[in-house]
This record gives sequence, C-alpha cells and structure tokens, in this order.
Amino acid sequence: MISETIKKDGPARQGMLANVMRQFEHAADSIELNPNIRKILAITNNELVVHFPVKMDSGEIEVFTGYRVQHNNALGPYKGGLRYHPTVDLDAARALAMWMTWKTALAGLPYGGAKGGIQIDPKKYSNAELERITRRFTYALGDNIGPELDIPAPDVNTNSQTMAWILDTYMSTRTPNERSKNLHVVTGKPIGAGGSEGRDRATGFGVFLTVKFWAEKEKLDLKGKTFIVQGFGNVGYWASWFLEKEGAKLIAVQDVTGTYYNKEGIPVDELNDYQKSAGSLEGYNNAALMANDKFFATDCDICIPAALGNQITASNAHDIKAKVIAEGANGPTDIDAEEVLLQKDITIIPDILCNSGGVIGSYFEWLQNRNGEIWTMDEVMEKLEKKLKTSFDRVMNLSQERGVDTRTAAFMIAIERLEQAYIQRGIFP
Ligand SMILES: NC(=O)C1=CN([C@@H]2O[C@H](COP(=O)(O)OP(=O)(O)OC[C@H]3O[C@@H](n4cnc5c(N)ncnc54)[C@H](O)[C@@H]3O)[C@@H](O)[C@H]2O)C=CC1
Ligand SMILES: O=C(O)CCC(=O)C(=O)O
Repeated sequence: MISETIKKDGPARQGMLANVMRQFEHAADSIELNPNIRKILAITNNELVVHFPVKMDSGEIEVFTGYRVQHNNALGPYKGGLRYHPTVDLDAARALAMWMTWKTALAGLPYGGAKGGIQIDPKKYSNAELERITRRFTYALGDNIGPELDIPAPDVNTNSQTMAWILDTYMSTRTPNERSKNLHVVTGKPIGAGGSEGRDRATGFGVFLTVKFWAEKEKLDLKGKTFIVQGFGNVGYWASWFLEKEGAKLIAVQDVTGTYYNKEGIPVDELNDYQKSAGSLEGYNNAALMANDKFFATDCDICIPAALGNQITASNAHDIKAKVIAEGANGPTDIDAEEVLLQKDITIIPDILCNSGGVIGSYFEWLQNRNGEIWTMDEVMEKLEKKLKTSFDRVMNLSQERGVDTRTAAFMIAIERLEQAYIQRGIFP
C-alpha cells in the first residue's frame, strides 16, 4: 500500500510519490472524502514489472526492466505515458500514474490513470537498439495494454516513433481481422500511422493557453513578458513557440547539458533548429552559459519547468522571481517549495491542469481512431482550447471560493469526480 510505504520510509524519502500522496491527502481532507473511497484511491490497482532480454548491435544480450503501473480506472481505461529514463522505477511510475488519474478526472475525460516506462538511458543506444527494446517491451506488456484497457502515450525520451513501434508490435499479436480495430492502443502516433493533427504540440499549446488564461485573469498583456523554460523537449519547445508567437520573450533555457541565457531573447525556432542538428542545446552560442543552479533565480515574469520532477525545492524556491509558475512537467515542485512559493504569492498553475493539453489531445486521437474520423488541426486546437478553458476556470473559481491554493482546488475537483462515480455506482453509499 502506497501510504504505508511512505510512512515506513519517513519524511527523509522525498520522492515524487511522497509529494503526490501529500497533495492527495491534503485535498482529500479538504473535501472530507468518503473514507472507503480514500482507501481505494490511495493505492494503485495494478503494478507490472517486466524484465526482458534484447540483442544489442554488438550481438550481446542486455536485460532491461520495464514498468507499467495502473492506478485507477473508475472513470474509464487507464491512460498515461511511457518514460525512458534512468530514474524510472516503481515509485516513480506509481506517482506519475496517480497524477494521471487526477489529470484525466480534472479534464473530464473518460479515462483513468497509468504510467510506466523503462529504466534506461536511451542516449547510450542506437536507433535500431531502441526499436528492438521498445518492441520487446511491448511483447512483455502483452495484454496488459489495449485500446479499451490501458493506452500508453509519449513522455520523457519517447516520441511518435516509439508509439509507432508499439502499435506495430501490438498489432502483430492480433488476428488479421482485429488489427484495424486496434489503432487506438497508443496515442501520440505519427499522422501517417493513425496519429492526430495537433497531438505533437498539444501539451505545449496547453501550457501556453493556461499562461494566457492566467494573464487575461490578471489583466496582463503577454507581449514583452519574459519567460524561462527548463527542458526544451516536446513540452518546453512548443510552450516556448506559442508564447513567442504571442509576443513573449524566452530569456533562459535549460536542458540536460546546461543553462543558456540571453536577456535580449533567444529565438525559439533557431534554438530548435540548432538542437535538431546538434542533438542537444550544448554549444548553442547565441546565449551565454549560466550556472545550472541559478536558473530558477533568473529575473523573469513566467517560469516553465518542463523537464523532470522535484526541480523546484526549498533550496531554490526562495530565489524565484517569476510571477507565475506554469508546470509543464509532472511534479516539478516539491511540497516544501510549494509552501515557499505560496508565501511569496507566486501563482502556480498546477501540473494536472497546466500540462493536461497532452492527454486531451490524446483523447481526441483515440476518439478519431475509434470512430474512423479524421479531424483538422483547427478542429483539434479549437476543441482543446475550449476544454482547457473550462478546467482553468473551474480551478481558479474553486480556489477563490474555498480559499485554497490552486493545486488543492484542482485535486478537489478531480477527486470529487471520482468520489461521485463510486457513490453513484452504489458501491460505497
Ligand atoms: N510529452 C507529453 O505529451 C507530456 C509530457 N509531460 C511532462 O513534461 C515533461 C517533459 O516531457 P517531454 O517534453 O515530453 O520530454 P522530452 O524527452 O521531449 O524532453 C525532456 C527535456 O528535458 C531536459 N532534461 C532532462 N533532464 C533534465 C535535467 N535534469 N535538467 C534540465 N533539463 C533536463 C532534456 O534535455 C529535454 O530537453 C515531463 O515531466 C513529462 O512527464 C506532461 C504531459 C504530457
Ligand atoms: O497523452 C497521454 O495519454 C498522457 C501523456 C502523459 O503522460 C501526461 O500527461 O503526463
């Protein structure tokens, strides 16, 4: 049981799991969540750990460890990304799966929450090896994923190509008659393989939209505002692209190789072109190198963590100067940092709201595959904006009405939706 694991290890274990559990417990207290439902939501439904062998280019065999944690499916099939990273383990997958449950519930989607991945540093492997690793992982997951059961999507170090390999491998295990009915086993696919227009940019677009809604609420103009971005991958790039288009200026960016600063502004597409040719931001010379631990202290209006969890901590939160933190990443702010930020009156657009454009885009892809439809980019973006605006307003209104912080408000809406589902089904009157 998750709660027991955390209690046993005590407060010294400040991982993402401890954070999500404390966020959950705080919101559950605030809505006086039915104690029986609380027990159910505090644990994961299923946890799968697989070890699978793969032949490397050298001919040697390596054995990899993969995870898929399915937290809850009261509202629909499990949904959530697959991460390829050395930090992926059972606790990370549990935490990220729980966040998915709250995220899909808050967005009003017919989904539950799951997450998984492989404990691997993908940079060490060739493309051909990554393809074989992904295909063997898919075999190992077997019938634990499926278009109406558990639908993976991209996350850190996975992309549309990874999803296409999973789709192809999964389909090869179906009978010929079933194959075309399984396109929606994964989302975030390339367009030609059943993907949706707009899913590539959906998360970053959603991050941008929530910043735009915040600015409108505060009666601020985004034109001329400065922003910093940690992580220049799928989420960081697209969030930057849309913000720049609105007239805001990217002045600092950090990736795994370092931190790059230019107070005159860093052109987003130029930076992306550089990254595409160089493989990372390393060596980008239209910006000065800056100490990594000074990144969050940069003088700016908007701060977008869009990399890994637990990046904003008690040790750097005091120095943050931004007026708003838009959490593109999952779990970037730990509990202690959150207290500091709230005291400093910095607005947090919480991850389960801020980055929910991704799973909303995935839902649109899944619906199109399921119904044999193809939507245009404009349709996708319009529907996404409408859904996000509804969520954003609900969170901000509840936060104001109940006098709670924005994260707690977002969790309250999500958890109440789940509570209602259990009660209406008559299991826990
Ligand atoms: N891809 C998606 O649709 C969604 C992603 N997210 C979350 O957004 C975050 C980023 O995901 P993606 O952009 O998809 O990943 P990605 O793999 O495309 O990019 C990750 C970026 O983070 C950087 N990074 C990695 N470790 C770092 C470190 N220690 N310090 C600074 N930068 C570091 C990498 O260099 C890279 O620029 C993750 O937390 C993910 O869970 C959330 C919702 C959906
Ligand atoms: O698109 C999806 O299904 C989920 C993406 C994801 O992993 C996330 O929102 O954290």
